[in-house]
Amino acid sequence: MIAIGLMSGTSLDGVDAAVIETDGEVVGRSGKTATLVFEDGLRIRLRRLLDAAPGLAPDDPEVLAVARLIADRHAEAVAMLASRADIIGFHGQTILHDPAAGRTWQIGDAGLLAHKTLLPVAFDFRSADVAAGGEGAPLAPLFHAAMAAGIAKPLLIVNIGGVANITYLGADAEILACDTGPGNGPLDDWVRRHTGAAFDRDGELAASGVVQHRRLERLLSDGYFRRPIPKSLDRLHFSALVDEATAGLSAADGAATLAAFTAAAIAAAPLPAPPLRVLVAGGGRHNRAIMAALRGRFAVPVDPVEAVGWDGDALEAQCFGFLAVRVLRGLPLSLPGTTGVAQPLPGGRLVQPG
Ligand SMILES: Nc1ncnc2c1ncn2[C@@H]1O[C@H](COP(=O)(O)OP(=O)(O)OP(=O)(O)O)[C@@H](O)[C@H]1O
Ligand SMILES: CC(=O)N[C@H]1[C@@H]2OC[C@@H](O2)[C@@H](O)[C@@H]1O[C@H](C)C(=O)O
Repeated sequence: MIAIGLMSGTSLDGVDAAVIETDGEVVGRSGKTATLVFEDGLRIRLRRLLDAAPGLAPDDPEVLAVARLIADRHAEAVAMLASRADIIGFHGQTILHDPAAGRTWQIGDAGLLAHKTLLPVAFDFRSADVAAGGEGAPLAPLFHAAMAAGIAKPLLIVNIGGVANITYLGADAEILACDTGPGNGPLDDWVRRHTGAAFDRDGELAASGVVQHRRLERLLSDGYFRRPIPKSLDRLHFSALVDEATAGLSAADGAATLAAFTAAAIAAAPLPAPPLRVLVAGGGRHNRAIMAALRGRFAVPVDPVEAVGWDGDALEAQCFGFLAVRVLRGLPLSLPGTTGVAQPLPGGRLVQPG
């Protein structure tokens, strides 16, 4: 099938869209990709919803209005691809993720998107997993495993988005995964506050600062790092701790310390055996301070996923195209080793156009 995958990640920067050929098990050719940047107004409304989400009702008028806007933007991203397709995988925008309380919430009007694109839309990928006692995230591991079919194992795949997550592919076909901790989220917030920029381009500010090791130790004392895997995170989990641990630092030293925090948290995830190599996807692979810190913490090569011919900006979007086909076929989206569910579990919902 030809699937279009759509992902709007925790960075709230916009929609990544990608075309992928797959039967939900094997990944064939990858097609066009596109990125649609959210306008500031939408980003501000999303940020407000993110902060208010725990107290919001599903039919809150602002939630419904933003969900329609999100569907509009995703329909525009689909139009940018100008591609034939059989199905769309629509992740939606996570505004709340609290699996311990049985909640994960991705907003986006899937019916409206199906209506606008005239295609079946798979959506709500995480709820079934959380309802069954799983973490509901990360969901990329089965896609990573399919992509890495021909690559030597053990292999570690790292995604550094707003939150960072890993997939460990063992030599014996074992698949383990978790969110490791912060990705670019805290660094983005820091840079916005101190320089007005949306993010630290190429990690220049972080690379010009000095890591404050006592502050870093304080950040790494968060109880999340003592939890066994699988485990997953809300985008705002570290906000209060980061504010406290970085108070009074210069812009450059704060950025350096937060970049080091991201890398240290990734390296802190307990793995059954050292990987042969580490492949990095997501916007964080462009940050040279994060990449240098990662290389310092792993004794094996650490490369952007482009080293094996993948597209590190499109990988998550491609993932939701792949998962859409799995939803259609009723195949599992998660495993005991990836989200902690008791057995491999299908999920997602489908809406038809018209
Ligand atoms: N050239 C660059 N230099 C440094 N950092 C960059 C660069 N380009 C992107 N980034 C970082 O990557 C972030 C976006 O990454 P990405 O698109 O992978 O995240 P996301 O998909 O929104 O998040 P998640 O994977 O958590 O859902 C930006 O917010 C920025 O911090
Ligand atoms: C709840 C939620 O939206 N989680 C996202 C987020 O962004 C990165 C990390 O946190 C990961 O757990 C997940 O996304 C990817 C695509 C995943 O499910 O694999």
